[in-house]
Amino acid sequence: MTKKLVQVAAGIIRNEFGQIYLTQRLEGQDFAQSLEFPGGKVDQGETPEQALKREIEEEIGLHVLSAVLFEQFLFEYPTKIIHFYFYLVEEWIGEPFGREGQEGFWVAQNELDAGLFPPANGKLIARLKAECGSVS
Ligand SMILES: Nc1nc2c([nH]c(=O)n2[C@@H]2O[C@H](COP(=O)(O)OP(=O)(O)OP(=O)(O)O)[C@@H](O)[C@H]2O)c(=O)[nH]1
Ligand SMILES: [Mg+2]
Repeated sequence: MTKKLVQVAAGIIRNEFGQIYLTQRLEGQDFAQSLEFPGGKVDQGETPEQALKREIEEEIGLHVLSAVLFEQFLFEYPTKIIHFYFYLVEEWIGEPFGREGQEGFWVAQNELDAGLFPPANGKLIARLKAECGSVS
């Protein structure tokens, strides 16, 4: 069976204190209770950046003013392959909150814990922590 390829765009929303806004995945979603960078699937006819802006608005109520592609990679899950586009977002309008009832909070970039995220996020978290000079 060929695995389906899904495109996902997500935001590394970072404030002036070097904290990143994370949300917790809801019951009923895959990887329920994992932490995640807010975002979601790229719709037909959308660019990843358009999808990022739409998803961020829908999920945490922020209007993204600028987004810079930070990393893109493929990750193979048991049933699908995901092409991830992670954007660094440092300019927006609004205050983030879990618009779909999910928890949301700010975490210092050097205190991110890869063990709390889905497996695909491991390398990205390592890179973000390395940027801060953390050892692990
Ligand atoms: N948003 C987001 N999704 C991630 C991350 N890491 C990761 O493996 N994923 C996976 O990417 C896939 C798509 O994300 P999603 O469930 O947010 O998609 P969505 O917002 O369009 O949700 P929907 O399909 O319920 O409308 C899921 O399989 C999710 O587990 C992450 O950091 N952020
Ligand atoms: Mg989502």
